[in-house]
Amino acid sequence: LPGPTSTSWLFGNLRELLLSPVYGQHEFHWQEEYGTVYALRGCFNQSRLMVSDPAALRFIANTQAFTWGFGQRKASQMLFGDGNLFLARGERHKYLRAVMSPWFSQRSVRNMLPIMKDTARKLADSWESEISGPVSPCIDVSRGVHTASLDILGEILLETPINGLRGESDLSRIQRELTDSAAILSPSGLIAEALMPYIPDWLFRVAPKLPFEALRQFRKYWTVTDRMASAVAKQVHNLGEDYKQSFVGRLCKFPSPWSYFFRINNLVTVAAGSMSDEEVSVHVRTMLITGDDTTGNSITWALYELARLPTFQANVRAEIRTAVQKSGPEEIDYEGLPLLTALINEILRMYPGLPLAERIAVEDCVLPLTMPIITNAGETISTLPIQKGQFLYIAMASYNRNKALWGTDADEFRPERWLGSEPPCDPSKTGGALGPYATLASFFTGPMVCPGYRLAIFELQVVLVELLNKFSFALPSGPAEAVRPALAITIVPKTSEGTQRLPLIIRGLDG
Ligand code: HEM
Repeated sequence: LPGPTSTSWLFGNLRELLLSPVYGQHEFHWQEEYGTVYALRGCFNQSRLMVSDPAALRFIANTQAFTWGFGQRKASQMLFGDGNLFLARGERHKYLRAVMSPWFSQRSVRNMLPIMKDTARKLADSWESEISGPVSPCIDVSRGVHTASLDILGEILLETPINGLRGESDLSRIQRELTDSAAILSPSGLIAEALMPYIPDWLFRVAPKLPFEALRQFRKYWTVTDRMASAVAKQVHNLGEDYKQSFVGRLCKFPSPWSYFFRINNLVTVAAGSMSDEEVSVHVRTMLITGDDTTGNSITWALYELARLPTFQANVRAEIRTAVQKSGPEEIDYEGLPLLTALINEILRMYPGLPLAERIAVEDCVLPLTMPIITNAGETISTLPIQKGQFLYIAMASYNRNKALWGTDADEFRPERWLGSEPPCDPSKTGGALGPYATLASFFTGPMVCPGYRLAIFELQVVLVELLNKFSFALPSGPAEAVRPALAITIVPKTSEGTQRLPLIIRGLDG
């Protein structure tokens, strides 16, 4: 297959792919030059593929022929624990999803409105007091947005106020420290990731419990989340039928997935015991970490783009204010705000919460292709044989910028593309819709599709309505405060000195 020349035996193309100052500065050009499946080199000259072809992505999502890459698997083991959703496969995965999915339904997500609104108002209050002093109204919005996002997620999962915005939360502080350090990508990290397959799984399983200073953050995080999750688990037995509305309640009252797994496979018949406190903590940690940074960064980038496009910002605010006048601030129809929806869709397209995911083929298979590729030998192929052990990247950010699908202006942030009567990416070009929302790859697709996508979109809607109604946002003029999108598992704003921040000038509005 064609692909970029490797610049080093040690790092292959990974420094350009993963460590470039501006995320995608090589990747998006490579897609244009080499197509939607091309070859890359990893560390030690390992063969890797980049895949953004719609039919290939659907195939990867819907077969058992692929599993998570070693790096992602072992990181999820350390962060969340044994038996987490990302490590589950087959029937066990299906069972866990079935237990959790009603909690992620449209109806259940709507019930989260009071917590989302209340937290967004607390964030607005904290910004109001920050900008009311004599000092500059330029503040790092990314920090406050992330704290608010974790306050929301923590409270809806654990039914306990987290109070990170008041600076009173161990969870908030420790999760920030942990995710910030886990997200640092460096040349030595690339080599460590390449060596992962040779480190036994059991070591990752026991690592958080080992008395090493470097693992202190993991231990602290596990201690805090274990304590919080088991406190909630003890109360759910008093909930009666209301346990179905509670995330922890659902986990506690349904039989453990292990017992289900054995029963359906007729291997052993075991009594259907409910999940242990330890299992509940694993699932709580999974949701807290996967849901926080992804959604928090989407809100942060929305504020950045609004600040960059002042006329669009004024139009979205006018749309919100008209809706508030019509129905009152407590009864807003969030689906009836086309400009806000266009903004959110364009954010999810240009700044997907997980731009790249890793997979390894666990058996030989053949990838179907929507867009044929020309091999180095000049042959046009519309299927691609894959060998067991092949490493590949699911290139979601590349898919969202494919000019053949989204138009020649796909690299431009242009919310207006969502306002026409036709969708900007015609599903007939991709062989059917990819993903659960707006033909975007951002939440992936198939059985491992993001379960939190409705929650994330609703949180974006509620928080942005509250903030836009209260403040205007502008970019500061100094070059030190200009930001660029950088990869840190998700896509984060970084300033010229490399810190993760989004400084914006915020001004309070009347009424
Ligand atoms: C804008 C926000 C979000 C984006 C862009 C996003 C994106 C994704 C993507 C691309 C995947 C697939 C990963 C893979 O298979 O390699 C995924 C999976 C997942 N997401 Fe999200 N996510 C978001 C918000 C959330 C929220 C709010 C939650 C939970 C509260 C959540 C929980 C999960 C979980 C548990 C999985 C694993 C699903 C499984 O393996 O069955 N996500 N997400």
